[in-house]
Amino acid sequence: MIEVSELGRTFTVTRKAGRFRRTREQVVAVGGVSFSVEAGETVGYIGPNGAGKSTTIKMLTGILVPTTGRVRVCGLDPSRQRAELARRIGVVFGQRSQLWWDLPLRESFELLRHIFRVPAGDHAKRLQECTELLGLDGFLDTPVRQLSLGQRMRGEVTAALLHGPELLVLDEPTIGLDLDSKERLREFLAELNTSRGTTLLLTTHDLDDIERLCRRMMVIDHGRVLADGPLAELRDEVTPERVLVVDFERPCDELTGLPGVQTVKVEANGLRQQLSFRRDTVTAATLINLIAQRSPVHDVAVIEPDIDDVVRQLYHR
Ligand SMILES: Nc1ncnc2c1ncn2[C@@H]1O[C@H](COP(=O)(O)OP(=O)(O)OP(=O)(O)O)[C@@H](O)[C@H]1O
Repeated sequence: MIEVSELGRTFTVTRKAGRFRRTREQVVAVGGVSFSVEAGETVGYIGPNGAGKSTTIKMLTGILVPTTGRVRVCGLDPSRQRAELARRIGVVFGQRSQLWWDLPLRESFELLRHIFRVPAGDHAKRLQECTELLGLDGFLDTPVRQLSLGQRMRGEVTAALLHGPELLVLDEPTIGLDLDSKERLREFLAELNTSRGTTLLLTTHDLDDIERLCRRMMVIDHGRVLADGPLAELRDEVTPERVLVVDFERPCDELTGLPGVQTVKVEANGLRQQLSFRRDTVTAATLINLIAQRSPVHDVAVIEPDIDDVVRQLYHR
């Protein structure tokens, strides 16, 4: 679906250097990234501010021409075959609208139908589906400028899907949305991937988007890929420690002498104990068995490291 090899983009910027002097500088926004995305994948493309995410997305969608490297999306060269590609993919920019500001949402959709030459039946079916799943009913006839951010984003996603794209690229789709709107959008996108098989590639600073939606996470910084893989694997790789919370049936002494285990906290006379262990040396199941032999266990929970911590470590390695 996406093939990127040594893709790079440099910008020339002019800076003031004194009262009358200006210097020209080269900014490497993307410094030669390589990756591929298969049909049906859900990929989160993340990185700190200025890492080169939007520039990559713009090259993938044909808005920017790469300075170096090669990119193919749906087998097409995005910047050379932009119109053809637009019929195969959907793009949503959280910070930019593709809708007509003064037109009611429904009329924006109708215009897009003509632009993409979508058969009326297909259009009606897809619009009906989005209206139901995204709850557009109450504001389909409202001009876009009068919509709330959450309503407009639902409109943007619908607009990107009306021509039935194989790939949906989203740049910060949940930015500025309240928790309910974020959740609704995530649920919709997850369903879109499962039921229609639409491939999803998204950039986001909200790591809950990644946890909820993406089976694969790519981390970039300074235009380089720092990490690429399933979230669970990256989590194990950078933070193999886990915390096991054990609730006993009756107070018990602090657990000692368990292999590779350290006590984090003992509460309520030992009724609840928190232990840290390394997943790569002992499994939670083995540990629970060993503990249960010492004193009857009422309940257990394994606390996974927070995704924010995982990503922070990935940024700094
Ligand atoms: N049109 C441009 N002209 C000059 N420099 C640019 C241009 N667009 C981006 N850059 C620079 O390229 C680098 C990468 O920018 P980009 O917008 O791709 O980052 P990003 O990862 O999307 O950041 P953010 O999370 O802040 O949106 C930054 O240093 C930015 O200043």
